[in-house]
Amino acid sequence: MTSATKVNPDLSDERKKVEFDVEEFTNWYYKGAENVAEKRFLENFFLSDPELEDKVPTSYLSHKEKYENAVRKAVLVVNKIKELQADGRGGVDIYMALLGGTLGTAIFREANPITVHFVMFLPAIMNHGTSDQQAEWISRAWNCNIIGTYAQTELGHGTYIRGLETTATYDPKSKEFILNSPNLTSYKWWPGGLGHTTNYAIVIAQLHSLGKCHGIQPFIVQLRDEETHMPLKGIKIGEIGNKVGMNTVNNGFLAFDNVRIPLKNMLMKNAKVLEDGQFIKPKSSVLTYGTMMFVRVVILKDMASYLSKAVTIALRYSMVRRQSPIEPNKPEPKIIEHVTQQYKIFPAIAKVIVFKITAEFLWDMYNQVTHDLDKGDLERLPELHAISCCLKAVCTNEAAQAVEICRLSTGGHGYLNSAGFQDIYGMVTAAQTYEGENTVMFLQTARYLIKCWEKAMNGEKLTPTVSYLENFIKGRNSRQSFQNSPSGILKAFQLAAAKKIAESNKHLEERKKYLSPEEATNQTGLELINASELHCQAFLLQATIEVLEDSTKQTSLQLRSVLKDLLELYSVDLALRYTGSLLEFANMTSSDIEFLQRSLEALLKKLRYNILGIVDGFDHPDQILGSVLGTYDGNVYENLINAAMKSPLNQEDVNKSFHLYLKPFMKSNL
Ligand SMILES: Cc1cc2nc3c(=O)[nH]c(=O)nc-3n(C[C@H](O)[C@H](O)[C@H](O)COP(=O)(O)OP(=O)(O)OC[C@H]3O[C@@H](n4cnc5c(N)ncnc54)[C@H](O)[C@@H]3O)c2cc1C
Repeated sequence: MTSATKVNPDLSDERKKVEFDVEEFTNWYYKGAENVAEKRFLENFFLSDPELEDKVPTSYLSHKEKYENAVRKAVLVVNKIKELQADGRGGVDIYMALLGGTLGTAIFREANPITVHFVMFLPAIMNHGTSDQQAEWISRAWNCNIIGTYAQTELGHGTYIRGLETTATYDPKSKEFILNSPNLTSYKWWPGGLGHTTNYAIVIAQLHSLGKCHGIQPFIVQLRDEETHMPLKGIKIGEIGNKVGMNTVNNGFLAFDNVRIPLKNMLMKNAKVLEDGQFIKPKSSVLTYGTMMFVRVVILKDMASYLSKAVTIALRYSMVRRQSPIEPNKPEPKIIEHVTQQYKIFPAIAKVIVFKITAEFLWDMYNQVTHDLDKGDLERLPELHAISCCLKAVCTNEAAQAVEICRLSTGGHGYLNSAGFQDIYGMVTAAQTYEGENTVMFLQTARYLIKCWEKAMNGEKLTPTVSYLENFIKGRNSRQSFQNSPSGILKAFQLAAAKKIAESNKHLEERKKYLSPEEATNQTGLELINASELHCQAFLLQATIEVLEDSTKQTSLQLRSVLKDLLELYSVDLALRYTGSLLEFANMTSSDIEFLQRSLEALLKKLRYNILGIVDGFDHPDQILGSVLGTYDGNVYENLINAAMKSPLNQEDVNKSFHLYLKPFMKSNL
C-alpha cells in the first residue's frame, strides 16, 4: 500500500490521527485476513505485469486503438487466470474479480469486451440448456474456443421483451429454425462484445412453429466463421458506436436474413420443440429468475466497489487541497475543514459499507432460496425477486449520484480524465439501465408490495422482508413517535412504506372503478415508485443494522465505535433526505428535523479524524484507483503535471496545425 515517494505531510499527519487499526477494518470489510491476503496476491499478480500496464493513458487512444488494446489484455488476463488455476490456485471467484469489480476495472478502465461471455452467455447455456446441450457447448465456451454474447435487446424494444421482433420459424422438413429480422426495429442492439469480438450468441427470438407463435425463446447461433471471423451468410453485424462510458465493451448490432440453425440449437431445458414441430410448454417460468438475481447481486457488489474508489479519491484529495480561509487572516485550510465538503463525502463512505453488507445479505438470501427451490419450495422466490429489483434500482441510482458528487467535491481537477471519475461514472450509470431499467425495476417491486398488502389485509402471513406490513395493519407501530436512532429511523421508514403502500393501493382501487387495471396502475405509477423506494430504503437499513450488530461483536471497541458512527450518519442522512415522506407518514415533527440536523453535524465532526482510516482500509492500491487525485502519497500537484505531460500534444513544442492553419490565418490579418 505504501508508495515509494514521500507522503504529503498533510496526509501523513491525518493518518496519525486515526484512532482505530486500519488493517483490522480491512480484515473486517473483506471478511477475514485470508481474503485480504488473496485480494492482495491477485492485485499484485495482475497489476505487476508490464503487459497489462498502459504506457499511454487509454483516454488518448482512438476508439479503435482502445478496443484493440482491450482485446489484447482480455486474452492475456484469461491466460493468466489459467496459469493460476494450473497452479491449483483460485476458482470461479477469480473470474468475478477480473470481469468487473475493482481489479477488473483497473485493467480495463472502460470494461472488458468479453465480460458478457462469462456473465451471460455461459450462464444462459447452463440455465437454459439441456444436459446434452451443456455437454456440447459448455467446455468449448469455458475454454474460450468460442466466445459468445447475450442478444436480447433490439432497436425497437428493451424493457418490453414480449415485443421483440426477431423471428425463429421452425421448418419440420429440414429440422431447422430460420432466423429473420423482419424490419429495422428488430435489429439486435446493445449486446456486449457483439460488434467484433464474439462469434456466437444466445439470441432471444419469437418462436414460430406449425403456424403458431409461442413467444420468446433462447437460441444458440453461430455468427462468424471460426477460422476467418467473417460474418456468416445472412448475418449483418457491427458495433453501435461511442458511448457515455464502457467504450471497450464493443456493444453491437445484429440482423438475420434467412439464417438456418439446427433444431438442437434451441436451448430446451424449459420449453421444447419436437422434431414434428410440436411445442411443449415449460413446467414453470419462475426457474428463469435465477440468473437475473445472481447478476443483481453482482451489480450491488460492484456499486460498493466503484463507489469505494470514488470516495477514496475525493477524501484523500480533500485532505491535501487547501482553499479559502474560513476565518480572515488565518491560513487556507484543507478543504475537508469546510463542513459542506465533509457532507459531500462522508455519507457516501457510509453508503459503500451499507451497499456491500446488503449485497452479501442478498447473496445469502439468494443461496437459501435456491436451496429451497431445489427441494421444490418456491415460496420465497417472488420475495427475493422483488427485493432484488428495488435494491438494484436504489443502489445504482444512489451510487451514480454519489460518484458525481465526489467528482464535484474535487472542483475543476475532478473534471480531468486523469482524476478517474469519468470511467467510474461510466460504469455506474450504465448499471442504472442494463439488467432491468430502474423505473421498471421499482414498478416490479411495487406490484409485489400491492399483492402483499392485499394478503396482509386478508390476514395471511407474510414473508420476512414485508412482515412490517402485518405490524402496521395490527396497529402496532402507527402511534409511535419518531426516534432519532438507527432502529427508530428504520421503524419510521417501515411505517412510511406501509402507509405509502396502503395509500397507493387505495388510489389504485379507486382508479380501477373507471379504468382498466393496467391503466390504473400506470396512473398510480408515481406513488408506486415512491412506495417501492421507501420499502427498499427500509430494507437496506434493516440489513445493515442486523449485520453490523452481529459482525462487530468481536472487533475492537475503537473500530466498533467508528462503524456505529457511520451507521448513525447513514441513517440520519437518510431520514433528512426523506423528510417529506416521514413528515407525511411517520409521525415526524419539525423539531425532530432540527434534532436530526444537529445529529448530522455532530456525526460529521465525530468522524472527521477517523474517516481517512476507512478509505485507506478499503485497501485500493494506486493502480486500482487510477487517479492523480487519489494516490496514497497525496502528491496531487506532481501527479497532475506528470499526467498532463503524457498528453500526445505535449510530446512536441509546436503542433503542425500552427503552420497549416494558425500561422497563415494570423499573418493574413497583418
Ligand atoms: C451499457 C449497456 C450494456 C447493455 N448490454 C446488453 C447486453 O449485453 N445484451 C442485451 O440484450 N442488452 C443489453 N443492454 C440493453 C439494456 O438491457 C436495455 O437498454 C434496457 O433493458 C432498457 O431497455 P431500452 O433501452 O429499450 O429502454 P426503454 O425500455 O425504451 O426505456 C426508455 C424509457 O421508458 C421507460 N419505460 C419503459 N417501459 C416502462 C414501463 N413499463 N413503465 C414505466 N416506464 C417505462 C423507462 O423507464 C425509460 O425511462 C445494454 C444496455 C447498456 C446501456
